[in-house]
Amino acid sequence: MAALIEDYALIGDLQTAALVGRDGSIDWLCLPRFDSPACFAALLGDRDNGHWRLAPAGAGECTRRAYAEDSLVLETFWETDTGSVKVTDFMPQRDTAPDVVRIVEGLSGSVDMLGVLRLRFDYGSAIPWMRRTDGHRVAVAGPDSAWLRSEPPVHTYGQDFSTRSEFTVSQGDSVAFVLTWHPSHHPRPPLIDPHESLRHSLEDWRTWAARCAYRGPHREAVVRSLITLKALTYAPTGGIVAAPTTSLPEEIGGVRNWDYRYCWLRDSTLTLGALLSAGYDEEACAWRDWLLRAAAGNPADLQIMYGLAGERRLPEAELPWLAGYERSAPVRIGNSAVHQLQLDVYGEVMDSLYVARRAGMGAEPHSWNMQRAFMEFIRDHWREPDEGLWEVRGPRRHFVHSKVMAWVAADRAVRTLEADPALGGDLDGWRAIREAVHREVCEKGYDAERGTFTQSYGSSELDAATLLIPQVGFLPPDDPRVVGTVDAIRRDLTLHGLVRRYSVEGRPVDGLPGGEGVFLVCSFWLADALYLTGRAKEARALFERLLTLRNDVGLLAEEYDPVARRQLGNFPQAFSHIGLVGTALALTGTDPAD
Ligand SMILES: OC[C@H]1O[C@H](O[C@H]2O[C@H](CO)[C@@H](O)[C@H](O)[C@H]2O)[C@H](O)[C@@H](O)[C@@H]1O
Repeated sequence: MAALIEDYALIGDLQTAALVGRDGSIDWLCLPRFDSPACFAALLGDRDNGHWRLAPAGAGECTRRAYAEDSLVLETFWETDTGSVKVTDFMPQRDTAPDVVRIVEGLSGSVDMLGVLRLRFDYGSAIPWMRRTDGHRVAVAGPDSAWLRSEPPVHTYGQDFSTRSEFTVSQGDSVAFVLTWHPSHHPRPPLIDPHESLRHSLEDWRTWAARCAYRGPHREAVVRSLITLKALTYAPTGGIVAAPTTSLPEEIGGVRNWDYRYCWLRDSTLTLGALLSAGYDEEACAWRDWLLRAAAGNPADLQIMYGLAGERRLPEAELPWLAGYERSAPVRIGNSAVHQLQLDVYGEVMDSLYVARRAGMGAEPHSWNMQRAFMEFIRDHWREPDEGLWEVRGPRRHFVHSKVMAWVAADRAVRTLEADPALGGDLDGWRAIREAVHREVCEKGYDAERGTFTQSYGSSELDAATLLIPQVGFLPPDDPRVVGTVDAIRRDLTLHGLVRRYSVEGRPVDGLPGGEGVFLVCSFWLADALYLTGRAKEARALFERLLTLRNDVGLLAEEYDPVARRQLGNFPQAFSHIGLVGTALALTGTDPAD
């Protein structure tokens, strides 16, 4: 069985990522890209679905672990009866082929080590043929091959369809393993020097983290979140995935299991906002260029998500041979939400391009043309019901958050044009849309009796996304309708003080059976809303509490179960880390009156 979700740490090379457990086992790795089939899928099944464990023989969990400084290089330490040892895991930024490097170092005494490599290509289903060549153990199945070598060479042998190695390290000894993926029809991949790669990786991350402009009291947490967000970017194209995993459940044993290894316009624009606010402009440019390529064509064909290179077809399928994380089935790949109408994405994209423009990001002539086309789409479609930001699989509704974000799209278009009339556009038309949306939301989306905005027109349900109303500027924070909404959500949509995105009691809006945990980004939004509405002390207390939910290496999944006290959902999730960065930045301001 896989470990607790929060027992995993992330390593990656900006093209894919792996999850390493506290027991030294890599239980998830897709090669060569985030969205490729996994060659280690024990996370969603069992050890026979592929993993790579490297740890002292007979040991359980490590004694401690941490990232080396501000990097994505993981150091795992074991103290044993005979000595202590450190394993350094990382994936160097690649030249041609992806590598996983694991360096074992003896720190004291001497320690017997055991390595068990079980490669299972195609999401844990294909047992490869193994052979020895050129000092490597080579695994081949279909299009995939993986090459294992060590420096100095360590004897390996096959057992139970796995490659095992037993060796002893004494103080001062070092053994480096390199596992390299390569298309199976290619000759041997180029060799890397594991120690030099380690030096480069540490230096690259150190340099990148030093650029962080945040200087507040939560620098360690903010930098870790930014590194995590950066690790979710697919460097060759600038696309950003929502998470590196699929089907980690939103309820243990439940069916809310989705594939997040794609680029959502919503998640990636918010990621971009977090990176930009911390001074990372290059990533913003790369993402803007990715967007221009992905969205090229008819704006009516804009999708809410794309593949890493802008691919449009992401067909959803189930993998019945994987039992699912703690038997949470089905395991899904692809995502049918790709076909949904989610009006909010227009607002999020328009807002991020507005912010980027104001931050001085170089103008791109196609960008404004695309934004004008988006506004034509909003003009023609804002009155339609949609699936909303929560991507409900039930019937379409007039979601309040979607309409508010349609208002944001119009507002940012108006402001951009007011600041730079030479760009050209239908200023009066956009102003009229902005006014009409505002009027309709305040009329139909607000329950005057309860004093709160609702989830959708005419509904009595609440929605945590309405916490964003003051943040996006739809209404001022001191408006009684905003304060009423924050209070209603606090009262009726929290569990142990943390926020659900919507109610899953009775017949939930998402049309799915079962429940889910609290949605972590929504709790950060509550902290932001409390701060904006003059309750800074409570905002800070909530933020401090949220920081304690991070795992030992600073990572957050999408959701949390406050009763079982464990993380839930895909991991690590961009949304949650975006929330952390946003709230940390918001709280560095001077407190409004308490
Ligand atoms: O709850 C049903 C939906 O859940 C997923 O969507 C969630 O994750 C997305 C990526 O982070 C996020 O953009 C969205 O707001 C979340 O609700 C899933 O991807 C959907 O297919 C599913 O319908």
